[in-house]
Amino acid sequence: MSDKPTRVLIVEDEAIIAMDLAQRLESYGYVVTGIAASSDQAIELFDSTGPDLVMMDIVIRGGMDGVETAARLRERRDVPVIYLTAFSDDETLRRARATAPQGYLLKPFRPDDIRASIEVALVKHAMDSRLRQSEEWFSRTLCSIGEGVVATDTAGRVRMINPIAEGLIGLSDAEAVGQPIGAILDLRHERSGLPVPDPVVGAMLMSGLPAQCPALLTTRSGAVTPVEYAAAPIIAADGELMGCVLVLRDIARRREMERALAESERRFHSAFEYAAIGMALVAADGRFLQANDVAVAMLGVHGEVIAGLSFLHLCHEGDRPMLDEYLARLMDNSLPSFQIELRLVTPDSRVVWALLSVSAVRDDRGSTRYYIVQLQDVTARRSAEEQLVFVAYYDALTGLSNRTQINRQLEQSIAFCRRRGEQLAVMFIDLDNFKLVNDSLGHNAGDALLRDVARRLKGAVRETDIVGRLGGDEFVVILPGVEDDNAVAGVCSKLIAAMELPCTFEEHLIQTSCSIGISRFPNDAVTGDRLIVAADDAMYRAKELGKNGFVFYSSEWGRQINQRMVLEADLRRALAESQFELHYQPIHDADGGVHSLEALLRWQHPERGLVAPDVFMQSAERSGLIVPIGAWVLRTVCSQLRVWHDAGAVDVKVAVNLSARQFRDPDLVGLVMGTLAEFDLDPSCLALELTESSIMQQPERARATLDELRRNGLRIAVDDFGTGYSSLSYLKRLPIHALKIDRSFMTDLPDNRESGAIVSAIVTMSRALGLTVVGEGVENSAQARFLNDLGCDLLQGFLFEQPAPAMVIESLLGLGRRAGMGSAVSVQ
Ligand SMILES: Nc1nc2c(ncn2[C@@H]2O[C@H](COP(=O)(O)O[C@H]3[C@@H](O)[C@H](n4cnc5c(=O)[nH]c(N)nc54)O[C@@H]3COP(=O)(O)O)[C@@H](O)[C@H]2O)c(=O)[nH]1
Repeated sequence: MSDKPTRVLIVEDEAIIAMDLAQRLESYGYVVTGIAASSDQAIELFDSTGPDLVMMDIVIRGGMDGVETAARLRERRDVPVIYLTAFSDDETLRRARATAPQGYLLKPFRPDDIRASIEVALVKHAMDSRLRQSEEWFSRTLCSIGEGVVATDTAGRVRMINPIAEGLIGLSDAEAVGQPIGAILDLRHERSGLPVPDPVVGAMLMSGLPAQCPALLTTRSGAVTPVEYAAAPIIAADGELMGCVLVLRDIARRREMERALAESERRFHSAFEYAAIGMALVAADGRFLQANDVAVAMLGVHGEVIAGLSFLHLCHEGDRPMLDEYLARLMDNSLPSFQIELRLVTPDSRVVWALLSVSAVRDDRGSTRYYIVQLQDVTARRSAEEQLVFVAYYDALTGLSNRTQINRQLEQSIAFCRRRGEQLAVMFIDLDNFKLVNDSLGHNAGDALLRDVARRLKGAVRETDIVGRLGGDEFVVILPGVEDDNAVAGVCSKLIAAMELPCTFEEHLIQTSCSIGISRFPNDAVTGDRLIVAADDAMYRAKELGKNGFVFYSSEWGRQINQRMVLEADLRRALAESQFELHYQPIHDADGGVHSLEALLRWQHPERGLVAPDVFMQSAERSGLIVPIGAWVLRTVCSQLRVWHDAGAVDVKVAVNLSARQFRDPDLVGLVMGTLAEFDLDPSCLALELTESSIMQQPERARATLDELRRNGLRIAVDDFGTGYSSLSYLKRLPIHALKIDRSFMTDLPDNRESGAIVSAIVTMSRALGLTVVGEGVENSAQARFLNDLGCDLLQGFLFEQPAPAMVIESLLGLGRRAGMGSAVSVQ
């Protein structure tokens, strides 16, 4: 309470009463701010003097009575009003009561009543004010709550309802207040749709804390909102039940989020379960939590079993460090996810190559809760890649390193030995009788032998030694870090012994042997290709020395290797710079007439002069240059034939030599027929000479090629006959026309009885087989007579002519005269 005196405005139209009242008030210590006799004056003085209390006569002058004037004043400012009245009708009193005055003072005033009325009015006004403020605060609080609140009395009638509840229920406060709660609230169970029991009744009986119950609330407009409701009794300080408060929470948004979450989980579940790739949830410690069917099938386990497995334990031990490192980086957040390829070993011991994508699902603190693992079986692709690598670097027949891989491994071994100051040996191994096996027992037998040889070679050397196949029947063994030649010789002896054991193929026992050439790093060469060339050279020496043995490369041969390489380079240049030329040697019939010519290759070397084929043919053959050189020979012969034919010598026939390499060329028939066609020549004017060994290298294929050539009208002669291992009975099955007896048999004819007997047998059997037989290398008339007497069809040799250029042969044989000027020689 303030110490200041209370300021009172008196509104009284009877001046004496007003003055008396003022006097009394001041005697009690109050301050009278003014005396108004009319309503207007009351308002004016109220505004100008600001009293704390108004004593208002009900009947006053002016447009308004005291009740109405008091109402106006309280609209301007809330002050306590005490009505002054001598009497009043019921209606006036009712109106006065409606303005909630703080007191009535009946005229005539009793002095004690005046003071008591004023003090009571002031206290009551202060209490009313506080109550109003408290109600205002309470109401504001309820309005500020984000949930709907409905309060009822003990009979369940609505006493108040906050705006949120108004919105939820669809009724204003005015509409709701006073109604039974059951009439305005339609709450139903979410699932069943049945009405929930009256929450207010429940709350009245409740003793514990109210529970949040979900329900569906239907508003007046029919809209349905999911809510959570809780009801609690309102209990007064004295423990008396005052009513109930019902709280309604709108959970539509939460339900929407729950629905979205459920949908997202459903989608994840679908994507997880029906994904075309393996999916698994793996705990942070590596245990499988869940896996889809694809993952289960990929790992070859049953769905229930997988839960007991550790993903980490399935990882191949060789790939485990990589996986651990990636997982650690995922854990420490330095990687958001990772993708790697690794091997998994399934419980049934299969190795599966998997493309693995892993991402971590973390909790609120950032710790890994589990991993989402995607697994794709890439075993097929990996094995295809491995297959490609295998094809590129390994020999399909034996599984050994191929030439490319040997070269790589050899270079690596050389680098290794160079660093360690060690020696290395390269062994070039060639089987001694492989062609015979292939030709007599077929390719399957040959393949079986090669596989067996590969196995034996591997078995005879150390794990660290390298075994490879260069092609055909050529193998290489590399011995890194070998001590000395004795050690190498020991290994060679082991290899040779290993080869001596027979190999079984079907019902056949195949006996084989090998020749080995050895080169050493760093003594013989320091690069891989030089070491192989040197070992190859040494292997040739081993063959020359009788096969089934080994020979160390000698640095003395280095010069020869160099010469060979220089020769190959020179041959290439010779071809490019047209240094080759052809000489022709006639072949005569029994009457001495020229039957045909043999074309013989010569090399007009810029420094060395005319070089015979024996000097370069082996190099040309070995380097493959013989193929383009042979094509040049064929073309030159055909071109020359065209010239002679055009000059009138239309019967001239020429024989061309074919090397083994040319004969193996799959384009041979096409090349021959194309060249003949290019020069418009009949195939009958060309004969092809082949050695026995060329044919016997691949007899079946040779037969097919010869058949085709013969069908096309070409004549075929077997050259150097008698030096190879073919039998006449075998040759009988080949589509050939002629045999040329090797000139080595001519040397000591007719005196040497053995040679004579051989030549005689060849001539006799050839005639019996219907083959033309040619004696070559005839140097004297005794030899010619001997052959003629035996019935040899054709003769060739220095006795008649040396090979000579086309121009010389033309004039020698009078080809020009025959063509244009008459002929002295018959060329058929
Ligand atoms: N693939 C090809 N091989 C060819 C070609 N040209 C020749 N050759 C082969 O080279 C070898 C050597 O041939 P060449 O030095 O020309 O010797 C031939 C004759 O000069 C020689 N000959 C002929 N008569 C006699 C004689 O009375 N005595 C004697 N000592 N030598 C003589 O014989 C060779 C012809 O032999 P052949 O071919 O077996 O009929 C040789 O093997 C040629 O085949 C070619 O273009 N391509």
